[in-house]
Amino acid sequence: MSQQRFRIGTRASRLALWQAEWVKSSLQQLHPTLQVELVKIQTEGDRILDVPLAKIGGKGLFVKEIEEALLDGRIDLAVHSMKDVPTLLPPGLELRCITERADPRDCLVLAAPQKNLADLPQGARIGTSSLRRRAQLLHKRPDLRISDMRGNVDTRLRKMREEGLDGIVLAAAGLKRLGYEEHIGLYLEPKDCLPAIAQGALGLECRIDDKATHALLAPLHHPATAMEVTAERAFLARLEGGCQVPVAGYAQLLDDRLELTGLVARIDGSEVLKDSLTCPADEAAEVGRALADILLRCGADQILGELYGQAES
Ligand SMILES: NCc1[nH]cc(CCC(=O)O)c1CC(=O)O
Repeated sequence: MSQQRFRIGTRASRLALWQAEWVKSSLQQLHPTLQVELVKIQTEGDRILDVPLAKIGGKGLFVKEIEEALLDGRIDLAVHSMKDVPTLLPPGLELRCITERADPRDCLVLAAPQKNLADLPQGARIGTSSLRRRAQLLHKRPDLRISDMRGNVDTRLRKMREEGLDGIVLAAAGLKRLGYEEHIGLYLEPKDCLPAIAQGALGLECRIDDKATHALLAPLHHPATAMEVTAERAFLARLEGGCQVPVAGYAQLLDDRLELTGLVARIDGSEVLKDSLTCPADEAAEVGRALADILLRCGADQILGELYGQAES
């Protein structure tokens, strides 16, 4: 390992590269003699840009090709936004390390900044391709006109200007990483817009049998974030949801207790099912499944059944 270069696979978007560079420099600080190289990999989600995410279907749009490179031995490590990683990994790979979560909130970039969601102009046009964001915004503000918005962060900011939208929804973590914090016109607190599963955390994926890589990564693992993300992903897995369903979840470790809030919504915002559970920190996966079961019994089964039915037709 000391002679050979350590290869990190990443998507080529500016945000993905920032994240991979961050992991690279963290590893080099921890292991000064380590030679690290970034390998850019295009994923299906990067290739197909003219179709709304919700219509492409399939899970792992932003990770599959990178996982194949790991399995082939072309790279030693994959850096992902955790929220893009499906709940089921291919055999032979593991998410060895979850980094400390950055700001988990969604936010609005606005043509004219506002103090509250309620202050947006009547009928304001807002861009997002996320069903989760669409549903929650429409639930609070049924008058909003939501338009589809694909592409990386820079593309979306440009489209917002070009199309004269009143605003777009983006993850605060991504905007801050790219140095766009001053573009944030309004933070959406989790009580108003529950974040995507694992939003703000990075997942470092490697081969299960690659002990040398495990040792290199160990110091980057953030156990508190990992427990939160475990609860959120167990919730998502029980609902069989990917990033294309209006499902949200946010867990917080407070002292030694984990509080998980989960949500399933109708895309038009007409119905939002939301509940919370707390548990001891070592029961993260159980609480995620339990919360999903509660929502399924309260009608989430109906909402998701209709959605999955549509997706297949
Ligand atoms: N779906 C793309 C994506 N994946 C992760 C982030 C933000 C960074 C993060 O959540 O860690 C974004 C952009 C966005 O949703 O605005």
